[in-house]
Amino acid sequence: MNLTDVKELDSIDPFAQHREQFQLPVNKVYLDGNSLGAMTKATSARLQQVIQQQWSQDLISSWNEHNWVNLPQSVGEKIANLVGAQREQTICCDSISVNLFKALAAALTIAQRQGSGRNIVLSTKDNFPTDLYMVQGISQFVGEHRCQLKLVEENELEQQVDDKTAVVLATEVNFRTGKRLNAKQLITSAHSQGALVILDLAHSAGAMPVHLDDWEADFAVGCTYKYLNGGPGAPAFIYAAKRHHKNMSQPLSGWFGHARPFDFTPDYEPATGIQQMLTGTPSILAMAAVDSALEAFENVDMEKLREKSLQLAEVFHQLLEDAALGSCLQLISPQQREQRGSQLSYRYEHAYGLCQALIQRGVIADFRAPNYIRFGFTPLYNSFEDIWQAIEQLKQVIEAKEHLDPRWQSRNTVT
Ligand SMILES: Cc1ncc(COP(=O)(O)O)c(C=O)c1O
Ligand SMILES: Nc1c(O)cccc1C(=O)C[C@H](N)C(=O)O
Repeated sequence: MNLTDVKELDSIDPFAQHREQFQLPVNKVYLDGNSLGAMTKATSARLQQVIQQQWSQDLISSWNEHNWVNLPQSVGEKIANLVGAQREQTICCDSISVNLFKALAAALTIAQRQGSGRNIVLSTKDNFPTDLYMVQGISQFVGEHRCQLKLVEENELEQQVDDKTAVVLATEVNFRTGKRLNAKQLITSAHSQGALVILDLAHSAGAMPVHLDDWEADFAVGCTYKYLNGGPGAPAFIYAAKRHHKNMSQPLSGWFGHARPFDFTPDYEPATGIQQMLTGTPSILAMAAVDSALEAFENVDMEKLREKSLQLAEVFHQLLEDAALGSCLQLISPQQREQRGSQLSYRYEHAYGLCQALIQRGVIADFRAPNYIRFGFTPLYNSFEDIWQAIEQLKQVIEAKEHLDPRWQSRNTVT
């Protein structure tokens, strides 16, 4: 495969025009949208408008006039379209961690009300740590007789569900390896054993089709700062299947989740639907940024977007093999395309140095301990030529041994 072939792929890319909607960093190849998505031009303009007009001039009246008060719902519905959820089940708020607390509490309450005596939250050792930390926090708070974390290997998750399992907590795409689990199969199997399922869609939403309703997921959470491009620390989302709305409750019972928040009554009465998952005042600037970033998904066919994401990864790996680098960088993402998320991860002794040297050359990937380098592909704005450029720089780094520079011998960055 040569540069002409790669350019040919760009010329027939159905999403080539979408790249124009993003304000991408100058002279950089950005392959880190799996950590922080790029900014859309519309977001920059929208934030200016919210700051200069709505906040500066309209101030308090904006809660009604500009519908600030309903942004969690309206943004939630836009996200719902991307994760296969019918209306009134998805809401935008807080962080994944906080939403996990609410989803876990709601699911455990449902299990408890069924009187099944189930107390196990089953998850995987390699899950993103915050997911596990949140279970540990709840467990300490309510006691192990109500909530006990059990960790198993990723490939054993389905088989380990039993009559003590209250909740299966699974992340669809593993943040380290990019391995995608079969969510539908997991949910069907967990349900047949009487367990509920919470899905973490951090690395799925906006990168691939998700079918929460069809899969019969119970609860789901996800962030908007990766493939949805909502910005650093952008609010997350939470999904609760409608069939649970009557039986669920969550203890972060702030006034935004009240049935009538502006009645200011002393007793908490939860709203009837997904709104009860809200807690406090939404951050309007952050909400507005997500709202406008989601415009880039209008009329996007998620199946086609997924196909491009898989193609980007395939071209990347093919070029890496063509450059005879496949033996030094060992692919730890699955070989089979349908088992992958939208990233490729490689194990490499000098992964940190390689990542830093690439960053020096304008290719932005990231490092995950102990020795993985991750390349994230965002099909809305990455081109095939991006992939070509990244591999060209990678070859040059290795040839010139830049990754062995003493500066990178010890890790000195946070992310
Ligand atoms: C799978 C997964 N879950 C959760 C998080 C973090 O969640 P929060 O929004 O609470 O920072 C991340 C990344 O930061 C993640 O990759
Ligand atoms: N959420 C992040 C942050 O606040 C700072 C730096 C990185 C992140 C991330 O999203 C990391 C990411 N979840 C990962 O897959 O490793």
